[in-house]
Amino acid sequence: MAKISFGGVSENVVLREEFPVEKAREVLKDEIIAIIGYGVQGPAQALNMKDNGFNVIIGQAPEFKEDWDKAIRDGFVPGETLFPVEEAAKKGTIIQYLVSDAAQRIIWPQLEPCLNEGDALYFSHGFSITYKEQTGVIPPKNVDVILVAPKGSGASVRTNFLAGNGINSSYAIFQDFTGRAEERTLALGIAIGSGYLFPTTFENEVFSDLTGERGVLMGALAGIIEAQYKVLRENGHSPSEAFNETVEELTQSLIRLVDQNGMDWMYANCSATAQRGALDWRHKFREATLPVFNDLYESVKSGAETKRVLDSTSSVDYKTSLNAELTEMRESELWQAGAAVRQLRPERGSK
Ligand SMILES: NC(=O)C1=CN([C@@H]2O[C@H](COP(=O)(O)OP(=O)(O)OC[C@H]3O[C@@H](n4cnc5c(N)ncnc54)[C@H](O)[C@@H]3O)[C@@H](O)[C@H]2O)C=CC1
Ligand SMILES: CC(=O)[C@](C)(O)C(=O)O
Ligand SMILES: [Mg+2]
Ligand SMILES: [Mg+2]
Repeated sequence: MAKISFGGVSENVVLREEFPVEKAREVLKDEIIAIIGYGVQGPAQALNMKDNGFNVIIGQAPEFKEDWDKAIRDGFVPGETLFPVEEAAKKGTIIQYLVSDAAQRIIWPQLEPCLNEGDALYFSHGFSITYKEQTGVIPPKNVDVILVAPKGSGASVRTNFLAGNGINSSYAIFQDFTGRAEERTLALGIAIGSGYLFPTTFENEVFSDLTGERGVLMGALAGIIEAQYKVLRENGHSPSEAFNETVEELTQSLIRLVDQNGMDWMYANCSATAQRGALDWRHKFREATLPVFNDLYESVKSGAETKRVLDSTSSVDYKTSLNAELTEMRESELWQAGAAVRQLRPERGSK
């Protein structure tokens, strides 16, 4: 492990150079890796591992025809490398439980009997294990229970891998039956193409992940964008102006500078006028949102967010109501303005 200083705090992390993919192949040479669920993370992790030379099979419920067909399109062959869930889980020595978190609770009674002594049960989220009172996912004592959680969408896990870079992942060991849980975990983290791996626990992974996605990464992001756009529009600014000043300039310019070299670098490359105002106003935004973030963390920790997820996303018609909410977002003036702006980008051929 490499000891790295993160802003003055020293952490042990695993780098690809010290755990190369050849070493991962050696550690996992006798394993059959069964990916259960071919939704978003399933395909990304399966295809990266397959490309890296690991022995991968897919377990997917055939009645979810879209996902079953996607696995076939991606080169998995029914009866050879693509099976119904229970069949794949029985064949696998590493069972990567990558159905949705709600489905993990629903199909656990079918999956559990398929685990053999010494298998590794792998998660990409601390959800089912941490909130076991709500999920009922309590693994038998004679298996390893491990986690590698990529800190990005499955879409990026795959596209970054193909582009030659990776998404960082956290890893954790909940139960080490075989004495090999750690080397299996690290090897799997490397096998799926992680950038670097940092240690966590199942609980810390799920608390931080649920906070991040409800907060800055998704919920807060959409919320502050909507608020600023509304204020600009109510004060007579055109959709073009409001969208450019809220989203387009962020995604096309300023956030890219943050990505390249940090927040102060982005500030340094903006006008003195912008810098002065932003340096002053960031304190007001931080203080205004702090209570909301505290509420959010509490709601995560208490299990209220988990209850909400399980209650809503388990229902059979959830996809319909989800689509209705996403359609409402897409059809709002803000995001319709965005669609128009994207069409006008020079690379789309407009003059
Ligand atoms: N989506 C992402 O990019 C990320 C997901 N994760 C975690 O990875 C895990 C998998 O998440 P996603 O890939 O988003 O899942 P998803 O929501 O895309 O998974 C859908 C899969 O679950 C199956 N499924 C759903 N209901 C089922 C049922 N009743 N019976 C059998 N199969 C059923 C579907 O057929 C499909 O294969 C979760 O623990 C999630 O929190 C972690 C990081 C990012
Ligand atoms: C992509 C990711 O890591 C998220 C936002 O936490 C998720 O999809 O659950
Ligand atoms: Mg996440
Ligand atoms: Mg998440």
